[in-house]
Amino acid sequence: MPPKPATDLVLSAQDIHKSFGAQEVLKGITLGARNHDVISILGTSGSGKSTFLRCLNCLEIPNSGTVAVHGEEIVFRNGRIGDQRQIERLRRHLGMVFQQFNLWTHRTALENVMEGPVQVKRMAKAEARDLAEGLLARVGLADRMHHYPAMLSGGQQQRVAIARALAMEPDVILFDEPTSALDPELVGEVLKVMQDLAAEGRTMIVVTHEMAFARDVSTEVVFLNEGRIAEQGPPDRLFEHPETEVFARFISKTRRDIA
Ligand SMILES: Nc1ncnc2c1ncn2[C@@H]1O[C@H](COP(=O)(O)OP(=O)(O)OP(=O)(O)O)[C@@H](O)[C@H]1O
Repeated sequence: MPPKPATDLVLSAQDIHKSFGAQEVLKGITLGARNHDVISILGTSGSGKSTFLRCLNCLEIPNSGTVAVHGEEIVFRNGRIGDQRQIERLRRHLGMVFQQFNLWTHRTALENVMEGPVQVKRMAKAEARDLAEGLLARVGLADRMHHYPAMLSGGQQQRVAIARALAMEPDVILFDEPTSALDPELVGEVLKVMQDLAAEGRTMIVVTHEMAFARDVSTEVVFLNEGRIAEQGPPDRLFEHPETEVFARFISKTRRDIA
């Protein structure tokens, strides 16, 4: 795939390295997202997918490399950043949806979605309520707004989490295995919401094991192997013509998912 012009990128990572103790988990990852890109990150267990995603919003601080959002660069050296305020600015542009939903358990669905706009953006409560009601309706939860997370299924909780991310109007939404914690029968409802977001032109980076989503919804697939990008490109090409043995094996193992 030809490199994307730097000026087109909303979010980019350059040569990201990350170690935990003596274990080097990311060995130089470079990736850029343009507006409307839907990038699926695939890889075997332990290949560094979640770590990379968490580096993008500084939930993990890379040992070295650069992350840039809308042209503002954060340079990491020896696992540090020069200016901590850059992290806050970076996160204003990014939404995150976690595997385990991470909702506030003592707040209703509506309150979970209102929290960010009110606390971070200082939005008036009435306005935040309107926004949250609209977003919850959009993810199919108009009748569950006043439920607490414990009263919702996993799929419903994850849809609340997606509405909560959307409420901050992020430029890019990062999804970290959003369906991995769900019972199989609940996966579809979350994937459907993500598919709708992609169709709306949202920019998304998705760590996933859902091969059908990667193949049918993504604009780009990245395959990580042992902390490096082993393959990258449009899904049709990658799935039809894998270039590396390791990706070919990975696809054949998971082929039943996309049959
Ligand atoms: N906070 C941490 N401290 C120590 N090691 C970690 C930490 N986070 C991740 N690792 C290690 O880094 C490696 C990569 O983990 P990561 O979660 O990024 O992999 P992954 O590709 O997302 O895997 P999976 O598909 O199983 O979730 C693993 O060996 C993991 O044990």
